[in-house]
Amino acid sequence: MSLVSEEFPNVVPYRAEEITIPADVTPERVPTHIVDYSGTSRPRVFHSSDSAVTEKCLYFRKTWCGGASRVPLILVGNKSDLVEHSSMETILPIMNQYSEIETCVECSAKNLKNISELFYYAQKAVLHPTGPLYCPEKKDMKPLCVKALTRIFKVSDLDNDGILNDNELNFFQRTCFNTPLEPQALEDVKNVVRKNLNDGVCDNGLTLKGFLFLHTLFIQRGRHETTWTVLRRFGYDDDLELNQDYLFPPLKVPPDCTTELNHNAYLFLQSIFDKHDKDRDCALSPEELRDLFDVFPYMPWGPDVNNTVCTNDQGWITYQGYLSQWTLTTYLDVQRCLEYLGYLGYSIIAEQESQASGITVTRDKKIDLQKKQTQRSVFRCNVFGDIGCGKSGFLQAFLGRNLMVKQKPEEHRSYYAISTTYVYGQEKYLLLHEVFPDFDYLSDADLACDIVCLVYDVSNPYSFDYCAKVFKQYFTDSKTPCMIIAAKSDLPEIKQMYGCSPLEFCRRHRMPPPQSFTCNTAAAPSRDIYTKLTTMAMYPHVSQADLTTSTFWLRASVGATVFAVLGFTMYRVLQLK
Ligand SMILES: Nc1nc2c(ncn2[C@@H]2O[C@H](COP(=O)(O)OP(=O)(O)OP(=O)(O)O)[C@@H](O)[C@H]2O)c(=O)[nH]1
Ligand SMILES: [Ca+2]
Ligand SMILES: [Ca+2]
Ligand SMILES: [Mg+2]
Ligand SMILES: [Mg+2]
Repeated sequence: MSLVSEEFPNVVPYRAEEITIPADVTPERVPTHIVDYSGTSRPRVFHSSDSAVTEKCLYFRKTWCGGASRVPLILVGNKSDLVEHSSMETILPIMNQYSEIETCVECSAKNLKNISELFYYAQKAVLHPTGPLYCPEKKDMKPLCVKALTRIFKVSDLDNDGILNDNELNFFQRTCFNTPLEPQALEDVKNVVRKNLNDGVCDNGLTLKGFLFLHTLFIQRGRHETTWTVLRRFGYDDDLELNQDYLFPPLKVPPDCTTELNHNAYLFLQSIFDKHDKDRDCALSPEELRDLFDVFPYMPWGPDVNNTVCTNDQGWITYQGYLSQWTLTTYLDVQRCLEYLGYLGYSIIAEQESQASGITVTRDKKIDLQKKQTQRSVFRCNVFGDIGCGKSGFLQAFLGRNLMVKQKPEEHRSYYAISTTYVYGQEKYLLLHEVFPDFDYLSDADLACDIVCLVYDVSNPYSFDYCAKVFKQYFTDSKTPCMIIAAKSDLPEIKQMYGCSPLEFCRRHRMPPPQSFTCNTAAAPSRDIYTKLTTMAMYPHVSQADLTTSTFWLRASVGATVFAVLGFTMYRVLQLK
């Protein structure tokens, strides 16, 4: 009542009415609801001369906080006008004992001492609790807080030299507090750190140790809202976990649409690669890779990734391979991609609203088909074939690996391979997926793709039968173009035990003729086939048409401007044997 009337009421009701302080009169700009409790039922506010405070605290904790709840408490010593000495000395040990007690304050309702302060502390205790950040007994930050701030440091260390230089500090300051730091303020901060720590400042920049020290200092001086502002800006919630809203911003992906990274996201990922490729060999050594994912709560890429994307001679993921893997994740599991970009701090560093702004949701495939054009840059090819016909070899060959290089199949095998091809000078991603040969296991995802590869083994007379069966069961009337691969063409060809020859089969079903392929080569296997597949995936209407007549190319109604380039090149790409 003293707070609202700003004077001491001589007569007080048994229990005051509930009061709401509007947001605009509070320093933290939050409306605050105050509820009075009657002292006859439970003690709430202690007389500062009360010696049994500890006991009441315990009682309090049990009845009010249920022991486990994280509702912060403020210990208030009222009627300070009646005593001459402060009771703080007796109170502080109690405060240290109970981490729920955020603040102790002495006040007097009679002379209004600390009354508005008290409610300000109450607001602060809710908005910026010290509990999760700091351990008063150890006089140090809690491990989760150190972990979060370490991640923030790493994300903000744009060149990954372990030091926040002036540029990086300014960027950090702008991102968190919307204002740049005055040059003098910047120097002052560094000087404070220098004075207290000998390795807090290095090369005129802040080290991780210095950064952590600074936050400890903020908290110790009651400025923990500064640390909270930083933590919240980087996506942390009150439990110092990354917020689900931060990690998974809403993104709508209608059916028949796919997800790709846009230019901005690729630029960001490129900068992340650059800052971790310390020896500049355009590949990530296991150590560099670990460092890159240090800001993740877990290692997202297993050893199978090395069999999914291009690697260098040492088996390390190359720049190309790194971008390919990101492309794959975005295509197959966009939620995961959003999560990963969140760990890397995409929205903060690239100054975007959320990770979702790094994603392009392509238009419905049916519209592409209708308009006979596509803006997409990732195409999916599902590879079917009987057991042992050479599917894995076909996938690995796309990564430049011949039979000799191909990794031991059982070890960290991958059913995906992704890399780039060039179609009319444009770089496109082709995603190959090896489908498990058992018919009973075919899911919708096994069937949904932009192009189908049916692989048979020229040296195995029973292998074509499987291709014919899959085709007839699933793809005869489908709009998805199909291509037959005659694998292991280095081996002597044996006549297939099937009603007609593979060539005849293709002719009957208006498919391009079987494409010979081998990965049993001395050098890297030929890439032609992958370019053809990508081209067919991009222009499905073309491959559906009758490819045997040359006039087809004139009839194919591709956009007039594209046509000049297209007509000739595409003909060559899809050239019949
Ligand atoms: N000569 C020759 N052998 C090949 C070629 N491609 C694959 N092979 C061999 O054929 C066998 C099966 O190859 P994979 O690529 O594992 O066949 P797959 O279709 O993936 O087999 P599953 O996954 O078990 O269904 C292996 O022993 C390979 O070494 C090739 O182009 N030429
Ligand atoms: Ca740096
Ligand atoms: Ca490297
Ligand atoms: Mg009362
Ligand atoms: Mg295989």
